Amino acid sequence: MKRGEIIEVDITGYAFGGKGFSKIENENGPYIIFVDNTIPGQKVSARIAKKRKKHAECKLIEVLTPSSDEKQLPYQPISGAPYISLPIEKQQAYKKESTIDIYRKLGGFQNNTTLFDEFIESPEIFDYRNKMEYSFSTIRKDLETGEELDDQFALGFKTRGTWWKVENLNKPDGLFDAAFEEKLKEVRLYLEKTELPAWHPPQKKGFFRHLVVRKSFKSNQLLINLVSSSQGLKLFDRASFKEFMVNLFGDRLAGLQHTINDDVADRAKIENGNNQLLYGTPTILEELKGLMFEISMESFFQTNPKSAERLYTKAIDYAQEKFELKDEIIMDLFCGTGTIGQIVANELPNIKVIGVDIVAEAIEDAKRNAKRNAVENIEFYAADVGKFLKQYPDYNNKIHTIFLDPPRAGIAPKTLKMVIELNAKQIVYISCNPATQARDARELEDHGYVFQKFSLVDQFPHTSHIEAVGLFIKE
Ligand SMILES: C[S@@+](CC[C@H](N)C(=O)[O-])C[C@H]1O[C@@H](n2cnc3c(N)ncnc32)[C@H](O)[C@@H]1O
Repeated sequence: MKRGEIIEVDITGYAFGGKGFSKIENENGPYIIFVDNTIPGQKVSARIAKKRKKHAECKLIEVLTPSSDEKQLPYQPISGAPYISLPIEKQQAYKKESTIDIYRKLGGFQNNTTLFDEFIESPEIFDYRNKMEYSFSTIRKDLETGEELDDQFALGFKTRGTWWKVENLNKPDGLFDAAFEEKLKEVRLYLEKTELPAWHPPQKKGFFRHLVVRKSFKSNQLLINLVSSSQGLKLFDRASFKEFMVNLFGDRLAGLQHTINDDVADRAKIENGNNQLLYGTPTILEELKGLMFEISMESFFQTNPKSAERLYTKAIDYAQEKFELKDEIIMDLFCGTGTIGQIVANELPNIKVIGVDIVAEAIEDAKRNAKRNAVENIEFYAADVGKFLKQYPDYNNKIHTIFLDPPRAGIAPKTLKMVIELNAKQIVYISCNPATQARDARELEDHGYVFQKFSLVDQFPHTSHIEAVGLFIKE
């Protein structure tokens, strides 16, 4: 076996992070072949990406034979929902077992099954996402023949494992609003008629880059953002595009934006582009646990809001399990638009909450939302968490509870050290990556915090991702 070689594998087991595997024997003993996004019972073709002494990591190319557990669904298969054909109970069982195991493997918690509290299901299994990003490309994968065709106008998702090839989305994928996705084809046909080209990823030229959509479950409205380069901008008739979109989506369209971004990276972001509002408002309103949140296109907001309510309920229950919270200071670190902090501050008016996030726009949203919700016992700071804690050493020994919700990569070791130095009575650690949480949990244990328990929340059905919430109490 060599790196780059394409092999056929019968998947017999499932490991954390959506890694199906097969155990073989070679001249040196047992050898494990991992293939991402696969499940036991499948026969797949995969490309060897890394070859080590005792294992190889492969990228899935194609499922040659499905597992007998898989069921046909009326959705278009996309790379972002690799497990959609597997009944949800089976998905949950794989996630639960492999994630509990990761606390033993990466955190060294041998009593991981007694630490495990609860597996919380997503209230919605299909169409649960509130944000989706579709890509344009002149290189299209034909869904019938599998051929790669150039000089096309494709709008949909990238073919698994490629950054250049897009498959048209012709019908709903089961993750995002079905009524919107039924109409995506019409948007593509309209934009194709403008004769402006879709982006050509290898040549890094073209006009249309992405279409990003946010949905409010509260109002059922949509905020749509077209992202393009400036190449041929003068030829793009924005007024007609606006009229077309208003006619197509009617009252559901809350706002339409056009972002111009000449960044040639794979993803031209909305954040650092030039944004023009073509119609309606640049924000959308969502409700979480009785509070309203105005979200702009760029701010972080939980992608499965109905499940996020269950996550936040669990986190707040953990915070109140051992202690009665009153007249205390609580920190919401990595707070995003300040959702957890505001919900806590609203439920417990006698405490003071401090929220910190590095994204200035998210903190602006947080402040505006706190005002809208008439939550007064909360303060927000736009800063790096590590720098903030260095700047305000007076908080050491004064914090009762820290809600910690870092990004997927986890907390920088220096920042975690400063969090530990705060000497809070307890930490409720929320994570979208239990692997980094397990690592950080070990560090917390080594510094006097006892890992009491954790729950898993299925925020992302049909993917390998899972959210975790853990409780740590200072001895
Ligand atoms: C998983 S999100 C959590 C958001 C929020 N708690 C929620 O539930 O909506 C992680 C957040 O960490 C922020 N972030 C990333 N690095 C940071 C840093 N070094 N200091 C402060 N915030 C940071 C991001 O902007 C993002 O909003």
